[in-house]
Amino acid sequence: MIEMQDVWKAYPNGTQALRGISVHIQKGDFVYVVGPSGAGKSTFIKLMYREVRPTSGHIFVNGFNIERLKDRKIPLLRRSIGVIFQDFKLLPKMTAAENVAFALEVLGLSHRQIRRRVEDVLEQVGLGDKANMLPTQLSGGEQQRVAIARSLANNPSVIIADEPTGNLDPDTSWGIVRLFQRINDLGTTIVMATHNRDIVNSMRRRVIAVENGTIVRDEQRGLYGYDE
Ligand SMILES: Nc1ncnc2c1ncn2[C@@H]1O[C@H](COP(=O)(O)OP(=O)(O)OP(=O)(O)O)[C@@H](O)[C@H]1O
Repeated sequence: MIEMQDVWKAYPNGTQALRGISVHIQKGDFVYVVGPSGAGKSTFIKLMYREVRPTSGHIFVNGFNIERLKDRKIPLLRRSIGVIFQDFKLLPKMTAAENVAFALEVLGLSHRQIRRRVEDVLEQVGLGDKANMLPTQLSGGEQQRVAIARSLANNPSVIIADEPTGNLDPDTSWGIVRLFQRINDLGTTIVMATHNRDIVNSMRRRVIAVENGTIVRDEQRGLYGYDE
């Protein structure tokens, strides 16, 4: 599903962000990526959806060979992945339903099919009654749920989330994590970079710890493991 073999990444300014990452993430895994600020977590995650390209090494995601992938094939890769950000990245002038529908419009579905899919995924994230709200009319947690609904719309096999609870209070963060857990229970792989110690320590899922551009720990029922 996600395979990295000896992946290195140096940014153009010379910063060596990753130094020899090898990892295998299977279908249905739930993985927390932890580590100090600047360790390379975001870079690790961005490689998976070809937001950044590796300097060397091999990466395979959902059957796509990331180094060889032609630019025109990137949308195909990204349709098989849902990506969630700390700042939600919703389109501000569109309602919740329109934000979700927008992700589906490139697929050539009928209006009716789009409407049904939008209703389904908004229902799935508990926002069936807020479909016509603009992002500014929603709480942070609700906005993140819209982003998750949008990511679910294409029925991705993996959801990659970079610090998805970073802007949310603890209770709301737990709501988002429980939602990820339900999505994972249905078979979708989840990869989530986080600084949230309580969540990682309570959930006891796979933990990949990154420090100074390398994986220093990879445990099936791991703990957060840092004092900050
Ligand atoms: N576009 C870029 N150009 C140059 N250096 C970068 C770029 N993006 C990240 N870096 C550097 O690469 C290293 C790893 O950054 P990265 O964002 O992957 O870390 P992180 O573990 O996600 O950190 P945080 O927890 O603070 O988000 C850092 O030294 C950072 O300054």
